[in-house]
Amino acid sequence: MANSGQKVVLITGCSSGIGLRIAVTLARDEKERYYVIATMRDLKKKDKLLEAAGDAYGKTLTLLPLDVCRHTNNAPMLCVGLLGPVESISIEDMKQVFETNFFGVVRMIKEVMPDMKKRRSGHIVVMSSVMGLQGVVFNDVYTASKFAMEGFCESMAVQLLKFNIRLSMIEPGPVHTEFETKMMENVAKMEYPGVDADTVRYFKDVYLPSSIDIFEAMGQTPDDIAKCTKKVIESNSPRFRNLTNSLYTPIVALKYADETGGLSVNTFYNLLFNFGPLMHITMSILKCLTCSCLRRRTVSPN
Ligand SMILES: NC(=O)C1=CN([C@@H]2O[C@H](COP(=O)(O)OP(=O)(O)OC[C@H]3O[C@@H](n4cnc5c(N)ncnc54)[C@H](OP(=O)(O)O)[C@@H]3O)[C@@H](O)[C@H]2O)C=CC1
Ligand SMILES: CC1=C(/C=C/C(C)=C/C=C/C(C)=C/C=O)C(C)(C)CCC1
Repeated sequence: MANSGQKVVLITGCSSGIGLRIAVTLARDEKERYYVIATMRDLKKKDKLLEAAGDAYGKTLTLLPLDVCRHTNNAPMLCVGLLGPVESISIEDMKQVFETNFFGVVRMIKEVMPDMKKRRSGHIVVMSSVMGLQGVVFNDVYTASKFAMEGFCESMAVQLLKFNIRLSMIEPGPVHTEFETKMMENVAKMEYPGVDADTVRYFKDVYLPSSIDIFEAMGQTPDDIAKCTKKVIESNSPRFRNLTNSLYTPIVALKYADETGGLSVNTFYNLLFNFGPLMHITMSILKCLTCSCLRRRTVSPN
């Protein structure tokens, strides 16, 4: 049980990736300021979390089953991501992504909100994405699910503030987790029924190699996202939007720099179709420039 000085933190999706790392980071806080209720839809997957949590389990971390889709049957679930030409994705699969990414968040907020309103306190932290702020080609449906969630949360934040409840969005770019692995596995198995040859080529030969380069050059670790999330939780005046990767700031800024949308559409078009083949080199240079060993040598004043 939590003691009176501890903040109780309920986290969903703790079987892997970002959710797991946030649960462990908070549960292993040196001052033991958090009591973490780590949830996952299938407790059989608890081993990775328990191994990482070590002796925090049973002390500052407890486990509970929680499926944000409240499945009543054993229907196989998609991963939270969905990639590929829309012509080859069924409406059913698209609805599943919305079921998890949008309605999953809505359900959780509806569950916790009444009690927080009564207490006039609480902080809801939602894992969004840069794709909740900026559309990315061939990620149309995943992006739409995150946009829907951003719109919902942006609207809710105003009402919640009146009850002294904070709402914060974490907006990571690419992060190396099972999300990436599952997407690539899905892509490897993908067939392209009803998709014309040009689109398949743009997806497989232009988008995918660029995307892999971007993951390699810009990818963060779940630990980076957990540290950023902890900072947001610990802030006295938590920000609504929290980009975790400053390399993405210019990409997201494009749409605000030109309200007609032309600047972002044309920039992404050029980046992908005109400079796509150069992406590998550009990303390698970017990686070098942001690598801490080079920064130490070039930026350090001494
Ligand atoms: N990785 C990335 O590049 C980025 C990820 N994000 C976001 O971060 C969040 C976590 O993803 P990430 O850690 O990367 O990916 P992972 O695939 O590693 O983790 C996803 C987690 O969500 C759980 N999950 C899936 N469906 C449900 C459900 N119905 N109810 C409860 N839990 C469920 C999975 O559980 P199970 O093991 O049972 O499948 C798993 O624990 C997602 O919202 C994603 O959109 C945002 C930006 C970038
Ligand atoms: C290919 C390509 C891009 C790809 C971005 C990617 C691959 C982002 C991945 C983000 C993830 C995985 C978010 C998860 O929520 C850019 C930079 C838009 C520029 C245009 C070309």
